[in-house]
Amino acid sequence: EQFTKTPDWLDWYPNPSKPRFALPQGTVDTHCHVFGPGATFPFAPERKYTPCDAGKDQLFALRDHLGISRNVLVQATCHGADNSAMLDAIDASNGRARGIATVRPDITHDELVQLHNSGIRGVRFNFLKRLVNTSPKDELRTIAHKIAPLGWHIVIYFEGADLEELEAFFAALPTPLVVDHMGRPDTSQPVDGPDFTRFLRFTDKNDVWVKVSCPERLSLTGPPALNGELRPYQDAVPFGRRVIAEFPDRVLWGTDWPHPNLKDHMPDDGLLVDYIPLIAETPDQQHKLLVDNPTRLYWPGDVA
Ligand SMILES: O=C(O)/C=C(\C=C(/O)C(=O)O)C(=O)O
Repeated sequence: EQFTKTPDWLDWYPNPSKPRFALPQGTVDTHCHVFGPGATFPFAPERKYTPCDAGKDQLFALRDHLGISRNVLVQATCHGADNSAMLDAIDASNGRARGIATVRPDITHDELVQLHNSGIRGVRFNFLKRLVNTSPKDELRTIAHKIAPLGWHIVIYFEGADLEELEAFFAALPTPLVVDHMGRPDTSQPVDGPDFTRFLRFTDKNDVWVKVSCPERLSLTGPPALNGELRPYQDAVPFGRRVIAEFPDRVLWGTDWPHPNLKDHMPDDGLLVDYIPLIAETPDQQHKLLVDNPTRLYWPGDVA
């Protein structure tokens, strides 16, 4: 089957800059994807976008270019519950990748054990209406109770404004939770406004980890000035700084390569690395964010 990329969907940045910020040894990119290639790993019929092909070779080349040590691949909606492209990449990583899968409620325990042995450590629940048609809570609860005995967690992706409606459901789930992209705050609101305060309180009251990722999705001020001055996504900075300051032991970072569904600009992944010291301002915060926290969560056997 031939797949045609969604119109005006930008490809990933072709020649990412070499970061000025030197990532510490052991850095984990905890949020990235592989897409296709469609000829080998067809995209899901129920998908709401068709990405460009973005395979494991390009992902691992970016990993090495940026100075990253390990990846956590996250199943994206364009592949539905067919995790084969991600499993292929994990298998090829020589132990340097883990995965977060999408599964259906009828999955068996044996199938879950097989996924665990293939490097999967959690499942993803997606609530963005532009990405999925439904997220039936009874089915998600069934999945949550099936994965809890494996010690997995649940990665949740939702719009900040929807937390009020979703919070009780999240709090009742029987596993740790990892929030994608800071719960997508509205960066036009003050960082101490009611919505983000609700998010911080939710994080404080529950076993919740937060990815301080995707400023490029959240920012209204946009990428660095064309003159090369480093002013990347400055309106998203207070949100990342606040989460890191309040929860230094439960924050994670990721590139979100190949950055699906971006239409007005595509971030230079090298500058996304240079964005890190703007939100994690001390070496201790940086090491926890980039190495200690993701290693404890995804490679606990490697924690000294
Ligand atoms: O890649 C991301 O994390 C963000 C997006 C896409 C998905 O998460 C997905 O398709 O599963 C998005 O915001 O469009």
